[in-house]
Amino acid sequence: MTDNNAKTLEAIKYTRGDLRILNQLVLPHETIFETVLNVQNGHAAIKTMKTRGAPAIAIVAALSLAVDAHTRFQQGQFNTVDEAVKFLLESLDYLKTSRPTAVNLFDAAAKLEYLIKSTAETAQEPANVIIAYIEAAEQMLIDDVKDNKNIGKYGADYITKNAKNPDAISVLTHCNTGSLATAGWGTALGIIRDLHENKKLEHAYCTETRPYNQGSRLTAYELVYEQIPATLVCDNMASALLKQNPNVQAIVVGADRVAANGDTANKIGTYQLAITAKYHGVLFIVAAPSTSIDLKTKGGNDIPIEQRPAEELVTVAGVRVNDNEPTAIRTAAAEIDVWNPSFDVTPASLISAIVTEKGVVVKKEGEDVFDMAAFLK
Ligand SMILES: CSC[C@@H](O)[C@@H](O)C(=O)COP(=O)(O)O
Repeated sequence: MTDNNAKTLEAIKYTRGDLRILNQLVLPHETIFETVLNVQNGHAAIKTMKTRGAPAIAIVAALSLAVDAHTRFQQGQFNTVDEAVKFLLESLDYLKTSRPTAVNLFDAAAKLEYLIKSTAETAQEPANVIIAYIEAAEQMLIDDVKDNKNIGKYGADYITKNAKNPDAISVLTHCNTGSLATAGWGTALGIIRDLHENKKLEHAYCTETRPYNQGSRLTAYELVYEQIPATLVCDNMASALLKQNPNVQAIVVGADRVAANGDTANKIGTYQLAITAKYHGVLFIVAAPSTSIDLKTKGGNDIPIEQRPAEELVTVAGVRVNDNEPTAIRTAAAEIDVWNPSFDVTPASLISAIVTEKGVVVKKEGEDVFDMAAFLK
């Protein structure tokens, strides 16, 4: 089931009845896979960010229910179709409470709920509903890698065609949008991989991405693993980098939710990168699967923004010694108040293009917003 052709890091290992996730809290120091036995484990892995990244959150949620349902089915726990349906729907409701911003989780849950209800209408026995659910969740894992490869191609092509100097393309990225945030390959990082594979990439820059350091811990790790020429910068170096290095011709980021008008929620710090891209005349590209587009959300003000615990901002994680849990090291003054939104919203007006597996969306001449509904038709 796991796509071995991806040839990139794998954060989700799955075969029917067996789900293991890479614990991203201990990367880059240790590679530890943890078994997810049920929806409680899946919910906890997402909430504590052992698994993170919009597509990976949705897939791990769906698969945690797949392994849970598989075990219960093997144990003969479902006597009727209604019992199976009740368990699946209640579990999806519970998983939806794990993290609020990335819409992929809600999109996946809505599709799975529809499948459960429609299968139940003609189901003769619980097995019909359980198997249909498991197969649909497994398909999400397969589809994600395929979609990411297409995002990579479309995005690399767009950058190459729109860069002022296509012979020296360097890009800056934020947060982690690679194999660790998806089923494999990645979205914004997938574009960087594609440029690199096709010898179009001069250099990749990644931000540290405070406070959780997805950039320095995870993206830097992926770039080194893939042997892509890359440099790490602090978040507050981005404008200086664009000023000093004209070869940085695009900033590519992922998305947690794209509203109907193209306003995009992504990792905190994305908005300030879009402002500096505009100022320096650099392309600002959002890369995401179409499951990140939420037509029910009209604009960015309607996107729920997750607040993370203050602890993540005032401490850095230590490393494990002798199998003891890492001790957090406090870096901020005691008792200081903390604001820690996990995401911000970049207005559509600052975005050059939104790249999905279905193609590239741009604004109409003279318009400040995208028509995501027309694109999805
Ligand atoms: C392909 S991942 C896209 C986004 O989910 C990513 O940029 C991001 O913001 C991740 O946030 P995280 O808080 O690490 O889950």
